[in-house]
Amino acid sequence: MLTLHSVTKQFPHQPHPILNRLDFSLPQGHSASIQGPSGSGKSTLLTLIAGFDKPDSGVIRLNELMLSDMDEHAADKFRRQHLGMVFQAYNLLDCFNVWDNVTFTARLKGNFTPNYATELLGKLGLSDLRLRPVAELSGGEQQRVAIARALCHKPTLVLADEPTGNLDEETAAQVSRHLFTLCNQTHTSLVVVTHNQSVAQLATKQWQLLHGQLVAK
Ligand SMILES: Nc1ncnc2c1ncn2[C@@H]1O[C@H](COP(=O)(O)OP(=O)(O)OP(=O)(O)O)[C@@H](O)[C@H]1O
Repeated sequence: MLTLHSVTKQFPHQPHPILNRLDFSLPQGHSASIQGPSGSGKSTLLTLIAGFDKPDSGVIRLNELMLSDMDEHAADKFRRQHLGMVFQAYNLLDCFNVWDNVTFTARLKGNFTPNYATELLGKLGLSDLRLRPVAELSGGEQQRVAIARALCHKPTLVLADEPTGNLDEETAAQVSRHLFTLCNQTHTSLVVVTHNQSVAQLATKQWQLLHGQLVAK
């Protein structure tokens, strides 16, 4: 279970906290979509859950792990072991091929299973591309590589920030179906920030970030 309790975050020179005593919980294996106006704090929320920054107050925990209390070293270890991330800008290693990108984190974590990586590539329709440098792939193909990479080390939780933001509507639908289906099949929790209503409605529960709090849609 991912739990946020009374999480508050205010940036310097801003009149109000961007997140204001925010509460949220997500049972293991469920998915949540988060929508909201530009600048409402959606990416900030993911940044706090990922442990890249800390809330001013409040508690963030994933099962027994108290994320809001972690120092940088512990947060880094948490990300490697428990977290998969899919961002709009892919963050793939351009000069490496698909296979090396997908298996990189699993190798770092020391739980690399070639059969699982091969299975993921198959499910994402990437088997024939496994030895191609990612820089040669289309946007939709690169985003499927990013999904395979996020899942290959068998994380507990996947965070996706505008995972289909720069894809056309048809490719966005295909990529988001892959993301939700694979997380569902592997009992991985998923939080997706998106402006795309078709993507948002694939989630178990839809939320809106308004005035620093999450409101169920
Ligand atoms: N490190 C930071 N320092 C100061 N202000 C920040 C910082 N990060 C974000 N902000 C501010 O916090 C607000 C929320 O930003 P955030 O990126 O979380 O919004 P968002 O809902 O993801 O927006 P969008 O939908 O446009 O991506 C913005 O006003 C932004 O300028």
